[in-house]
Amino acid sequence: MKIAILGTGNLGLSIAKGLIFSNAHTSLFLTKRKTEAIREYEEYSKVTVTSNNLEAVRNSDILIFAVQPTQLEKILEEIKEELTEKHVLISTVTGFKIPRIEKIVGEEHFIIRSMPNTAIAVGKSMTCLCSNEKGQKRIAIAEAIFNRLGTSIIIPENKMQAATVICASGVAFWMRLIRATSQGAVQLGFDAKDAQELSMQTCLGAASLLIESGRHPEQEIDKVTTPRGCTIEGLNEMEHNGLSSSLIKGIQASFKKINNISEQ
Ligand SMILES: NC(=O)C1=CN([C@@H]2O[C@H](COP(=O)(O)OP(=O)(O)OC[C@H]3O[C@@H](n4cnc5c(N)ncnc54)[C@H](O)[C@@H]3O)[C@@H](O)[C@H]2O)C=CC1
Ligand SMILES: O=C(O)[C@@H]1CCC=N1
Repeated sequence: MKIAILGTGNLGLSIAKGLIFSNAHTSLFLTKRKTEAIREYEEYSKVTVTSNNLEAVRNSDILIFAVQPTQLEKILEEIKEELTEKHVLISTVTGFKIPRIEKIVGEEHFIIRSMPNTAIAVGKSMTCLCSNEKGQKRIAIAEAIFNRLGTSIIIPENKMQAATVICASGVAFWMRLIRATSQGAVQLGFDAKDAQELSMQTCLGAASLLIESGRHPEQEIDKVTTPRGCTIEGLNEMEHNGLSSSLIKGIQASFKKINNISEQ
């Protein structure tokens, strides 16, 4: 596979790291307007760093666009004459809908939207995918790429905004929960390093229990909550202070904002 990442910033670099460190054995073009910050990645085999998007497109089959929403139109205009039937276009750009992409490059291309998260850098991204009609024939390629870098599911395009909130912004939400529980652990006497270790590993263990058993969170909670014990005491205090409610309200606020952004 020959992959180009057009716009190697935060997310683009995370995808690149995921591909490089999972030994995907793919040729990889990384583009960025000023390449100094990513020049070091040329040390890896089959990686080319360039500011020339056209060169990247000509030498690749899979084009992953990871620029800011305001930059996508310009880059699509720049490269559209170079597109051939070998190309599969994968856009990670938030809120930039497929019909808008088709309007610039034409409906005849394989167009896929992908919403990964930054955990792609460590091969643990939850990635949501959708495509135009033509792209359905190539979505398996996108699944293969993103399953290598975590887990992927195919969803209808009208759920992409919601997926962005839950999965992409979701990384930030979960980080705050980990930070908060670490702060609690420090207050109970652990030093900061141990506190974070306890919190991270407990979080990983809780998610793994659900992933591996397929059970509902409440079934696992029931196993931990001894009657009149300390867990239910803590949980109820958290809920009296609005734990679940504040998370749900935060998700709703985030969703409202993303819908406003994409209308602009
Ligand atoms: N950060 C995240 O967790 C996620 C971000 N996204 C979306 O991915 C996109 C990228 O986000 P970030 O990586 O955070 O942005 P960023 O600003 O860090 O990266 C964009 C990169 O594209 C480069 N660029 C801009 N115009 C270019 C051009 N014409 N040719 C080549 N390179 C060009 C910029 O120099 C920059 O390095 C955004 O649309 C964002 O909404 C999607 C999922 C998760
Ligand atoms: O915060 C944002 O708007 C973007 C979309 C998801 C992650 N970052």
